[in-house]
Amino acid sequence: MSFLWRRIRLANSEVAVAHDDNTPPPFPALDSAQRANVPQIEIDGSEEHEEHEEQSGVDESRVIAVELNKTDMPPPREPLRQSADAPLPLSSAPSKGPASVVASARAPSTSQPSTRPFSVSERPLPKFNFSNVAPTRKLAAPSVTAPTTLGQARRRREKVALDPGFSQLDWAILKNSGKDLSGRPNGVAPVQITVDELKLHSTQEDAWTALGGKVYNISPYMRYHPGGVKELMRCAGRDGTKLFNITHVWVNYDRMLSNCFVGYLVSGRNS
Ligand code: HEM
Repeated sequence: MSFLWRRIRLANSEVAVAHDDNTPPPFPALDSAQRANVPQIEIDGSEEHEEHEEQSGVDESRVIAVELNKTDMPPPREPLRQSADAPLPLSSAPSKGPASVVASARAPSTSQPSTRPFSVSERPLPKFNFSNVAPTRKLAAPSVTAPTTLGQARRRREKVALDPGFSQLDWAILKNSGKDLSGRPNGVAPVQITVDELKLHSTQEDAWTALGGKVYNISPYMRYHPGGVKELMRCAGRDGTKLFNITHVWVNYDRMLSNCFVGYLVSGRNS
């Protein structure tokens, strides 16, 4: 099998990636609830919901409510209660005169053996007989969860640490400022972009990608991307729809990148 390779340039390095490499990143897991269930869920367009979505970039209406199965956990233990008729042990000191004698709640006598049953704290511990102990059996440790897919086996999730000032909220603030982040010269209307033209924009400082037929300048978003620059760069200079969708179809890219919209992808090639 032969691969077509292309090089993508990150800020301080250059990496080779297979041309149509759409292998999903290690997270979210292939069998995660997000990936498994999202396509069947309807989007509702209520105002309240949209405002929230604007902040997080995550389409909340697509989030699945997970019902906790109450039978999974045993009920909490009954708290230990002192028997109602057993007198409360007020003090273990012997009484020393009339002042310490209380009619309703007498301190138990320390000289007379008590007839009431032991309270939990007073009950003598059973003598432990080591000879009765069954020979120790080696318990098999539960196996560490084996990777279930090839993708999981190959790569483990690595959480990307975003720089301060590059959270999703910071991106929402920048986007809502109304600033044009497309990189198009001022006043130039969205243009038609061919696949060849798209290929020319594959560096971190000048990265375009096509999602659902629309081309976006993703360079301004690079450092805000929760999956990191490297993952995002995998769709630079090409149609990233497939990779995007297998990674996080629930993310509303059109809303998030509206200020980065450059034009429409057309199928023709430059002559
Ligand atoms: C160009 C458009 C893209 C946008 C607007 C975008 C946006 C986002 C957003 C909002 C999240 C957080 C989602 C959540 O927590 O549910 C996210 C996470 C992620 N994205 Fe993207 N993404 C894009 C492209 C890509 C591509 C091409 C990849 C590469 C395969 C990728 C890989 C990831 C990964 C691995 C995470 C999970 C990060 C984590 O929580 O550890 N993204 N992205």
